[in-house]
This record gives sequence, structure tokens and C-alpha cells, in this order.
Amino acid sequence: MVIIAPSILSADFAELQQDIALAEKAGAQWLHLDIMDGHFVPNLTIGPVVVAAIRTHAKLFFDAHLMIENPEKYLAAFAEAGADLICVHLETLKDPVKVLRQIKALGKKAGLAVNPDKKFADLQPYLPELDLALFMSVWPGFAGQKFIADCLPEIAKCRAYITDRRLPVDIEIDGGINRATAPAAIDAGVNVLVAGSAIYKAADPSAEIQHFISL
Ligand SMILES: O=C(CO)[C@@H](O)[C@H](O)COP(=O)(O)O
Repeated sequence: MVIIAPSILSADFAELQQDIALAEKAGAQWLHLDIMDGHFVPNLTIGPVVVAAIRTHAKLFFDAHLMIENPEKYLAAFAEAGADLICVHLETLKDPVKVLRQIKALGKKAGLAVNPDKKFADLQPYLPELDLALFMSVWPGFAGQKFIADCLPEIAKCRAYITDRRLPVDIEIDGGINRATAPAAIDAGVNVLVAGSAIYKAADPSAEIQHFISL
């Protein structure tokens, strides 16, 4: 079954509690937290203070996507704030295994994200350390961008690899996911869909969440 992770980047930040409650009530299991530092990506969003504040209002599984440089400095803060999974970008890491093990040592699930120009082979050495592999289908930084399909063959390779070896790793896709693009992502082997503008900019966000859950 597909997991839908609404991305709060497209939510109304003045009504965050309400938009998160909407996702929970519509049946979403995860919430995708877009953490941006203005260095790794050209945008700034939220930090652990906001994550801790929304944690008190939501039971959803918190999927914290750290689009930040030096993520190792902030792992403990996001863990303490209530993230359930902490996903770091391969592009930001000198020693990925060390950082992934630090996340696990904090009692959290560990994810590794790759930008759209990366191949499955770039991520494959780290799969034994991972709970989640995140393939970006846009360049990280902003919601509402056009889906980049180049990641689909890489996702298919990843799905085949983890199925053959029975690795307990989720495959997530993030960027440009909507009613038109989600089926191809699922066909390629994705089981966690992140969607931002397709949900929160829709006339009926709950109906969009329920549509993704039904795929
Ligand atoms: O991390 C990011 C963008 O960097 C995403 O999570 C976007 O927020 C997804 O938004 P849509 O592409 O679905 O509108």
C-alpha cells in the first residue's frame, strides 16, 4: 500500500495546525517536513522549534527531509523535536555511513536523499544502513516545480535490488507528484509519495490525499 506524505511547504504557514489536522483526518499516515537552510538549497523554511511545536498537535509519522549543509550538527535537535525519520542528502555528507548511524543511535529511522542527477549506483552502497531512500524528482528548494522523470529508471533499479535482497527499505519520491505523475512513480517501485502543491493548492485537499491513498 502506498504511503502519502503531504509536504508542509505548500501548506498555509499561518494555519499550520489546521492544515496538518486536515492531512491527518483525510487519512495521511506521514507528514513531510521540508527543512531548508538557504545554503544547500536557495530557500529557507523551518527548524526544530517549529517541528517541536507541531509535534504536540499531530500523531502523524514525521518525515524530516533535511535540505541543509552539515546536517550532522542538527540531528539531535530534530530528534528531540519529534522527527520519526531523519533524511539527509548524500550531496551534503563526507561520511554518509557515520551520519546514518548517528541518526539510528538517536532512535530514529534513517533516510538518504539524492538529487535528480544521481544514479541508483550512487545510493546503493548505503542501502544496508537505510530505512528509506529518497529520490528527488525536482531540484530541491521549492514546491510547484515540474516533475523530472529521469529518476524513474533509477528507482526501478533500486526496487529490484531491495526486493532481491529483501532489504526493509522504503522508496520515496519527492517533487512534482500529482494525479498524472504518481502512477509512473508507483510503477517504478515507489511506496512513499510526497506531494505538496497537488494537495494543499487543490480545491479539496482531503480528496487529493484520499486519491493518493487509493492508488
Ligand atoms: O522538498 C521539496 C522541494 O524541495 C518538496 O517536498 C516540495 O515541497 C514538493 O512540492 P510539490 O513539488 O509536490 O509541489
